[in-house]
Amino acid sequence: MKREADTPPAAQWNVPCVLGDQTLRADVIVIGGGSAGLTAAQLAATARKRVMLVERDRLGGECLFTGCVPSKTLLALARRVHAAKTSESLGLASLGAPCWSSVRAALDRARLAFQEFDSPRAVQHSGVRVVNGEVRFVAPRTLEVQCGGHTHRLVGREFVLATGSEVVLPPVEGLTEVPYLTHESLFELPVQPGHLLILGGGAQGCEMAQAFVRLGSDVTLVHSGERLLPQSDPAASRALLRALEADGVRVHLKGHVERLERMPDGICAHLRGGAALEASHVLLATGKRPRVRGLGLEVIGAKFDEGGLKVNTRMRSVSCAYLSGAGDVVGSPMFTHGATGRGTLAGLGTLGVPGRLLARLRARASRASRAEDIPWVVFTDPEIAHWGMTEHEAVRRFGRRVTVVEYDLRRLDRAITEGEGGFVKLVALKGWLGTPLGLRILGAQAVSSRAGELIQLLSLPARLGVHPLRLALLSAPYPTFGDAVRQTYLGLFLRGHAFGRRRDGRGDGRGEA
Ligand SMILES: Cc1cc2nc3c(=O)[nH]c(=O)nc-3n(C[C@H](O)[C@H](O)[C@H](O)COP(=O)(O)OP(=O)(O)OC[C@H]3O[C@@H](n4cnc5c(N)ncnc54)[C@H](O)[C@@H]3O)c2cc1C
Ligand SMILES: NC(=O)c1ccc[n+]([C@@H]2O[C@H](COP(=O)([O-])OP(=O)(O)OC[C@H]3O[C@@H](n4cnc5c(N)ncnc54)[C@H](O)[C@@H]3O)[C@@H](O)[C@H]2O)c1
Repeated sequence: MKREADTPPAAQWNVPCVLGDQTLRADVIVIGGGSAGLTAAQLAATARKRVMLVERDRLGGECLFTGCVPSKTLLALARRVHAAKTSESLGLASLGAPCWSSVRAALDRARLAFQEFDSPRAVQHSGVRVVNGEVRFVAPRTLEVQCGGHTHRLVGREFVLATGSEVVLPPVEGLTEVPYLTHESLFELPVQPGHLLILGGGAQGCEMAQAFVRLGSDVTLVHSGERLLPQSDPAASRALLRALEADGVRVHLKGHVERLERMPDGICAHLRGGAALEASHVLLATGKRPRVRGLGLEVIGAKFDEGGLKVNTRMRSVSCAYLSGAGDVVGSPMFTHGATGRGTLAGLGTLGVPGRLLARLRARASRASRAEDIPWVVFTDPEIAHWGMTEHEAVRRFGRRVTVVEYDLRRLDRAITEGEGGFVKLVALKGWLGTPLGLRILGAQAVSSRAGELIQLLSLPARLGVHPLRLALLSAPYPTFGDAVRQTYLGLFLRGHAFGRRRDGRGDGRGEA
């Protein structure tokens, strides 16, 4: 029987469109109410400016409705199911599969928890006027919005473009004739897929493969590359492949779906080489591109291309003085923390002529928003976390000056008590003549159930400009996973059984761990 708690109350994520006939004016107009736009608008409103936020759909954007929140909730549920199913050694036996309507209700409940922060009521409370509608530039400093069947004009002094990104459809014959899924429809499915075929082995494809296989679907993952997560360390890709296969995902690397065909109960994918795969559903996880088209950017002279709106390090458009960009619309890397970081920069930019404090804040925020300084995590089990350069990239750039420390988590007391493995890896520039002088961290990778928490610690010395020795000497609570960070940092300076294993960097792209 369905419990009452399974049906969360409906939430209000946008305002009704009642604009009247007049032209609306504001000091700052933010286009798009996702992570980037919300951050920029609320920051701009702290300077008592008239700030307007225009959202065509729901406040909260991709992260809340079709991205991080539902996907991480689904993974958390899948982890619990997996834990139950693999607890036989404790004398526990779990049979059957979870009920999909309860899974869906859990996703809705998770989104609802954000109402306190992202609902129009909460946002308007912070001094931002929320307008519902789809806008485009029609003249300098002028937007047109379609709202309730009418066209209105919005005039502003400054604008922040935060329209996010859109799915790239792969060139597969027959794609438009089959009912394919994207992240926009996946979490709304009325029934659980019997057999989910996923195209793409990036973050989305890998996370969803594990979530669905653990929830009881058959899952096949076809990835065009040689290894999953091509941006990560090769050893991390290998660990993830092992984990997905152990869960039962059928992974095809270097796989190419040439044609999709509609079948009576699903679809059939024809692979290059002649093989055919039948599945009930197909999910496109083949990448996204900045949403820059149809916005009238040409009208205001704002430069853009497939890579996004062209901005400088402060997120100002390089060619339109009153426009800034924030979030996925300015290009890779596309992450929520990147979007809020860039939204912060764009918001700071609207606060007026910078005094010393503001200038310093902007400089810090600008540095933290550099693409190469943004860490990322793939929330599979184990988690795959990354910051900075891989060993291969570092050796290509710095040659023999690169040193690497690897720490096998099977040595870590806490990992032993938890029955877990994985590794932590630091990529660094050697100090002068074997001394700590000049030693610099270039990158870090972690594979562990806690890798997402570890990467922040691993990357801190470099990102805060603190010498690595300081972290190596900082005690960590016992027994914690965080202690692996201290041990790995110690391995930069000491050789010994207890520390990470140090070696010269290798440029063959194999990675060790
Ligand atoms: C399945 C999935 C899982 C993810 N998981 C993670 C994760 O775990 N961690 C992480 O860091 N990142 C994750 N991401 C990426 C993350 O969701 C995005 O990087 C982030 O949400 C981008 O925020 P944004 O504000 O730039 O864009 P969006 O959130 O997309 O916001 C843009 C908004 O602009 C609106 N809009 C567009 N055009 C117009 C217009 N003309 N007029 C008015 N409004 C308009 C849209 O409706 C939308 O609400 C995930 C992505 C996916 C697909
Ligand atoms: N944990 C996270 O932070 C997280 C999770 C999910 C998504 N995201 C973000 O959302 C965005 C979209 O994620 P994504 O995984 O779809 O994109 P992605 O670009 O990260 O990965 C897509 C992968 O699909 C492969 N591919 C492309 N065409 C293919 C085809 N026809 N057949 C098979 N494989 C093909 C590509 O080689 C690529 O590696 C990214 O910006 C990502 O960073 C982040």
